[in-house]
Amino acid sequence: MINQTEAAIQLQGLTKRYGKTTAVEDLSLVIPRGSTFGLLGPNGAGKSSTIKMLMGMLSIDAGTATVLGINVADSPSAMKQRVGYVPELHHIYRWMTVRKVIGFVKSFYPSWNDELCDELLDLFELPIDRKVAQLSKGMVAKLSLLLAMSHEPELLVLDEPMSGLDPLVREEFLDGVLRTICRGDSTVLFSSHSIDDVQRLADDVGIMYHGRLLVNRPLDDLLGSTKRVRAVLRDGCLPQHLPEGTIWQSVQRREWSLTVAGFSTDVLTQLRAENSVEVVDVADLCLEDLFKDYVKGAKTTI
Ligand SMILES: Nc1ncnc2c1ncn2[C@@H]1O[C@H](COP(=O)(O)OP(=O)(O)OP(=O)(O)O)[C@@H](O)[C@H]1O
Repeated sequence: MINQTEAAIQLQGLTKRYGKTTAVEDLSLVIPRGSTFGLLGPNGAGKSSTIKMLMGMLSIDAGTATVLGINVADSPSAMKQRVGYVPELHHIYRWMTVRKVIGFVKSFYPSWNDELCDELLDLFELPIDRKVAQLSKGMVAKLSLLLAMSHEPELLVLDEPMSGLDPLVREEFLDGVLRTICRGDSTVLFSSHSIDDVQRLADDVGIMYHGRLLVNRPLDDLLGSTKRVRAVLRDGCLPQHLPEGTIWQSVQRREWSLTVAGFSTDVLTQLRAENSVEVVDVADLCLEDLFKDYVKGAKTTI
């Protein structure tokens, strides 16, 4: 029995260490059912380690991962029946034909939907009688998505699935993912280096850096409430107190730029009260700039 009110993913204090490297540190996150969550982060941020832990493929050093109400450490196979997973590297039996692979994977899932599988085969134009070893990288990625989607999982997890794909294949791949999103009752978690993909697909965005989750907000909310303020420092000195929510700042000669999360007019009031500061303008940021500012800001504090 599915409990629609429970979160699709609930991570509590999740931690992963590889020797002296802490790949994921005390990460807590709730992803509600029916939402699409885009996880951004620079190389080595800990995205894949997080995804592998919640997929039961990597041991957890501290904390818990609950997926579809199942504690992953207790019952990974019960969880996997209900989840579709597209890993960064696609492990598909290379000696089998596409038809054989589909038949093989189908046998593990009572919920397999033949009609959907055929639709995806058409959409992706996959050569059914060709061996996996003879498929292009893009074809393998699309086959991996087809296998993950055809059992109509309650949760679809994609780990940088589109890296290295050409723009046309990316488009086809995205169309496939959008089919799951459009069903409305499925949850999608995907990690990506593509700001465009996140902007296009995600309801909620997480930004990871150095194993920590810096942000976890609805995309519209994040874009609407984070502003870049440009100001002139009349005497070249920074005010003693930065506005609350400042995530990044830069000073070049007398020009001062700062990016403020949770911006309100109080920030301007505070800055204007400083005799030495003249605010020049306040501007919106695109997701790419916002992502860079969060990471650059975290680099200077971590
Ligand atoms: N098997 C491993 N052994 C040792 N260290 C590892 C291992 N896997 C990952 N790491 C380290 O853990 C950290 C997080 O890596 P992870 O692959 O989770 O990041 P990522 O955000 O997915 O990176 P990318 O975007 O480059 O794929 C990095 O410092 C990485 O070097």
